[in-house]
Amino acid sequence: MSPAWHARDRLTDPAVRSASVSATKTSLTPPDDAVPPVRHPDAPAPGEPLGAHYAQCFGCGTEQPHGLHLDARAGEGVSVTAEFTVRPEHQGAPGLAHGGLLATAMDEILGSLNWLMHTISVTGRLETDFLQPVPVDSVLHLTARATARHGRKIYCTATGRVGGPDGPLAVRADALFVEVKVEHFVDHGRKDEIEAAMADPDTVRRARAFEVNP
Ligand SMILES: CCCCCCCCCCCCCC(=O)SCCNC(=O)CCNC(=O)[C@H](O)C(C)(C)COP(=O)(O)OP(=O)(O)OC[C@H]1O[C@@H](n2cnc3c(N)ncnc32)[C@H](O)[C@@H]1OP(=O)(O)O
Repeated sequence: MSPAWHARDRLTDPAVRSASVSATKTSLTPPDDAVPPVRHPDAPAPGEPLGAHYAQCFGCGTEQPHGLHLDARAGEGVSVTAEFTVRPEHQGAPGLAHGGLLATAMDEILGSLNWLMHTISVTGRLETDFLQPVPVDSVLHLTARATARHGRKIYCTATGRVGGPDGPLAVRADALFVEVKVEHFVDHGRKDEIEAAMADPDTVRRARAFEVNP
């Protein structure tokens, strides 16, 4: 299979197209009047670590013993990067990473784009292509960038390359994130965790600051 193969090519084949997906436009295609995403003036400088958005987050939380511990850094424009080492506890098949786990890593790196735009958003749709198996002990080099905004919708894309930033493409993802208010978490979250998060002034300050656009 050609390394250049990806979902867009597959969509031209009606035999493998899902019923709800159009060959030319999907809900992950920005509408014509979408606008470019804007890097917030207070976004961390390229190379700066973003830090965890929540200490118990499965993707980035420093206090989450079962988590991926992704430590994303700001990139150029509206982009972020991170490295993720596949550990034995991430296996699906013997010696190979579980696909859902890889999709989680993609979700997390895409979610980190919030910090570049100072926007709070959650994943509405995530489409992941698994292009080659990823062995345990591999280091996946993750990159995500926002491509467009339309109202509350943020369109973004991510890649995971094995062995180095220019290594073979193993995973790619397109996603639609939807902007929400802090109340989204307060309204839907579990009381104990919400109260603990709200007691952390840093979390609340950051979350509130993100609700004010430049
Ligand atoms: C204090 C603590 C702070 C912590 C900070 C944490 C930061 C973040 C953490 C990040 C962690 C990592 C990341 C994670 O893991 S985030 C966790 C995983 N994601 C979620 O839990 C989200 C669950 N879903 C929802 O809450 C709602 O459905 C949302 C909020 C997404 C939308 O419901 P809402 O009622 O608000 O809005 P709407 O329905 O009017 O939709 C608005 C627009 O969006 C379009 N649309 C929606 N869905 C889809 C879809 N599937 N495909 C295509 N399009 C979709 C829709 O057509 C409409 O378009 P338009 O009509 O405007 O054109």
